[in-house]
Amino acid sequence: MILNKNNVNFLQSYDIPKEKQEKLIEYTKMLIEYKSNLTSIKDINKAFEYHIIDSLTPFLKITLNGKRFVDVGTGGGVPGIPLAICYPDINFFLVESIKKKTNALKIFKDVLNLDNVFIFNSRIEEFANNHKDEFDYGTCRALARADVALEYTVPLIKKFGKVFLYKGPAFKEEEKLFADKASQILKVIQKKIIEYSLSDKKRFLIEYEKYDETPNKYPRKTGIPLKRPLGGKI
Ligand SMILES: C[S@@+](CC[C@H](N)C(=O)[O-])C[C@H]1O[C@@H](n2cnc3c(N)ncnc32)[C@H](O)[C@@H]1O
Repeated sequence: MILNKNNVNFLQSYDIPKEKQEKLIEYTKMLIEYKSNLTSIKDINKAFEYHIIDSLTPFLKITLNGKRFVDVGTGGGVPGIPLAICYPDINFFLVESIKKKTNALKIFKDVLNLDNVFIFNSRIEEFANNHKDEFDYGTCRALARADVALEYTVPLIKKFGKVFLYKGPAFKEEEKLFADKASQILKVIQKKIIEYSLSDKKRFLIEYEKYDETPNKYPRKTGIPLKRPLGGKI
């Protein structure tokens, strides 16, 4: 086993079956070794902790009954691929604007034999024009400030569906300043904050529920959510 004790403890304490463990490790290796840079972390144990454990830990505390899950700005497939490995009955839709990253994702999907992964090379704002209200769940990790992340994700989600944002400790401040305003406009309500820890940092998964239809004008045209964020400029 190439993983250190902490990482092995994680796999064992959550009772992740052997075949899934092997896929998670294989994916981490491919992610750090891919010919073009998909992650700045090149150490397998650090990458496993930062990408795999961070993706999975909060979800091991949540029950998912829906069937369609979208990961926006997935990059090299985080958190979409680790989640797809652990939840084979849910279909994961991975959206990423950079072609060389979606090319890598296609290879990872084939090598790991993930029939429940679907890859889209597109800007989120454009993808949303054709896929409004289609998903039970949406997520976003390391992509943008919470108000921008919500504008990208909420229009894709069905009424009563959920959006999960991965955030660090700065979220409390971000929430007061920007996210509260965006959630009112986009008609989502914060339901839960799951707090967890990696070895050197505190992490949070913020769960929102969509309580009403998203107003038609969202998401706005490509680039506008970032240029004129709903929560206002800094
Ligand atoms: C910092 S990376 C994070 C990747 C991954 N979610 C993770 O946690 O490692 C953000 C990714 O979002 C993509 N991205 C940014 N804006 C986007 C947009 N409007 N539409 C689609 N992808 C976008 C970038 O190309 C990049 O790969």
